[in-house]
Amino acid sequence: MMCLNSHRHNIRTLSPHIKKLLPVIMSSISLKENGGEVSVTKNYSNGGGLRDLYGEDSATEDHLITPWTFSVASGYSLLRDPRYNKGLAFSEGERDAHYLRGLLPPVVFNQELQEKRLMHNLRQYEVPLHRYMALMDLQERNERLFYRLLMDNVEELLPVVYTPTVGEACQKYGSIFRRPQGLYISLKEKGKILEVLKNWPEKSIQVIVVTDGERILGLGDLGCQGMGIPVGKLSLYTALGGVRPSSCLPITIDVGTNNEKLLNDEFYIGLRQRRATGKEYAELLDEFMRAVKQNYGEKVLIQFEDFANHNAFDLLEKYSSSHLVFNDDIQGTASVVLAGLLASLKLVGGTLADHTFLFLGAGEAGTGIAELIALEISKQTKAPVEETRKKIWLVDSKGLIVSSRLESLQHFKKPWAHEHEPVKGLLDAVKAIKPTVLIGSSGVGKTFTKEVVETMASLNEKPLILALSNPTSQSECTAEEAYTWSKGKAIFASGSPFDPVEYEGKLFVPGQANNAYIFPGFGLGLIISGAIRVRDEMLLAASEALAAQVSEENYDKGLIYPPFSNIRKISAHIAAKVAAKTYDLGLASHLPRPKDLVKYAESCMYSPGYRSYR
Ligand SMILES: O=C([O-])CC(=O)C(=O)O
Ligand SMILES: [Mg+2]
Repeated sequence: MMCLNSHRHNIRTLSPHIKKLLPVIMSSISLKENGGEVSVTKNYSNGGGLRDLYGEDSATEDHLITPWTFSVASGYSLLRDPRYNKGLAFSEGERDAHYLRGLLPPVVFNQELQEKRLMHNLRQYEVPLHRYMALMDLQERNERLFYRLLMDNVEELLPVVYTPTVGEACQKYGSIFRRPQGLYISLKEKGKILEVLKNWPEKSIQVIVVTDGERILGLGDLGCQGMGIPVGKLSLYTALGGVRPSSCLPITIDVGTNNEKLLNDEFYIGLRQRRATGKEYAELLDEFMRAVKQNYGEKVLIQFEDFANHNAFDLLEKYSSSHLVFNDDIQGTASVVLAGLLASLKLVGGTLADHTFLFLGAGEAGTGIAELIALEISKQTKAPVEETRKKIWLVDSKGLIVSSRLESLQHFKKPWAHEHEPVKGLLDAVKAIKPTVLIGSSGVGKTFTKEVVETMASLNEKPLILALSNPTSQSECTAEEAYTWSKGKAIFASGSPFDPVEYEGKLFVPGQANNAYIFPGFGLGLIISGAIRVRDEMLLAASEALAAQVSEENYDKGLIYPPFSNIRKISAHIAAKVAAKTYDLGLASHLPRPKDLVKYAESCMYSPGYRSYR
């Protein structure tokens, strides 16, 4: 008779048992007694200390709650529920037990045959965007089959659900819009963000990927249509990192857009206004961050994605001491590039400290990578990071970042302003700095010109050239250009995928230096250890774990990243190293620490095979 969650109770009607327990229950609630009436006014834990997540137990008549109900799906609604729908794979027994007779044609397919059929259909589409739409439809129709396809065909489908096609999808998101995916939080929801979170059908969330759409890949401000990015990133969390789909939440924060084309596009799905900035922006973000922690607790991972520089650094700094936050463009990209650099030493020789690095682009990716390289060198050589930064040079739109520019530089560029005379363009910077490693991270395509690549090749036996900007249209150069202009000397990797290139009878296989190698395993490591904060040491651990996964066979092909086809295993190793570091730093809350973290990570991973229904 423990029904304290009804609205009001007359204290005289409580059983003696409950009366005895009252002091215990009262320690977490406060009661008002008036004339023998007791009303529950605050949150308390119902029997056994379960959290009253959405305040249902503690609500009074004046408190509003969300009337969530749960039921067993069957019949027609089961076929319409993407989490449980199996399409033609429902067995005869399930068709009887779940009122499906007649709702499906007589044939029964297994998942393998469904996969074969769908892959065949997908390959008929020549336009990548059509493949994207077909895959999104599948995700909305039959979730397990979607993940089965993605996992079994990762190298073929990654360019569809992810860069480059997801970029085009975001540009056209309004036109191709079918069913909404993820949560939209706009300025209209100011003051009500907690309520919006409670509209999401899942209460247990482990990872949120959030964007405000201001810098989608290298495509710029796509406003509310940036939603394709959190949706795509989270599908990789599941496919590549094994995080359960129901615990992933994509969110787009819509504060307007400064993209004129979208503002004038009749199919644009976002707020038709220019971006809110300053206090208005900061307040909305702050309300969001508070609401997330209040609703999902301390251990929900919030991944910032594709925010513009001017907000990305500030948000990361502001919330990294109070929330479990990770910026994929700053930290994820840094970790994946550092992994490639560590691996490349096998091919180019020397230690990291022996190299000289030049970046084109001093935003999130550029400065994030630069800092992680400096930290790793400092870790290896014990030299202070202020010293190790000196081997790293950055070029932005105004030329080489040098000390004479210090005053006018944005704060995140200041550590890179070394003593040097001013240098205008990239080519002159390459000639002046003589880098062994050239990294493009400016979001602007075609900037590694023939002269730039030729100069790198004249300076180095094996120049390392990374063209990181996404999607393919924004790549600093193509794989073919890197190999032909360097006469086959370059070791090349890019943010978006390129096909292998044949040059003078030899096959060159470019790597894909994309944060997709890191964030799924990194996030899994945080989740399985119950991490409450992210630290740079965890990023270094992830880089080292990824670099260790490059095999001799990969090196023989000139690769500095392992193929994506092994990504689940790679993610398990990254997760294990990240979790281990989290435990070492005392930031893990899941105790005791599992003995074999790789095995444990693997055992936690979502598998997309169908389950049988009783
Ligand atoms: O999404 C990607 O492919 C990598 C990334 O984070 C970006 O370019 O912003
Ligand atoms: Mg990004």
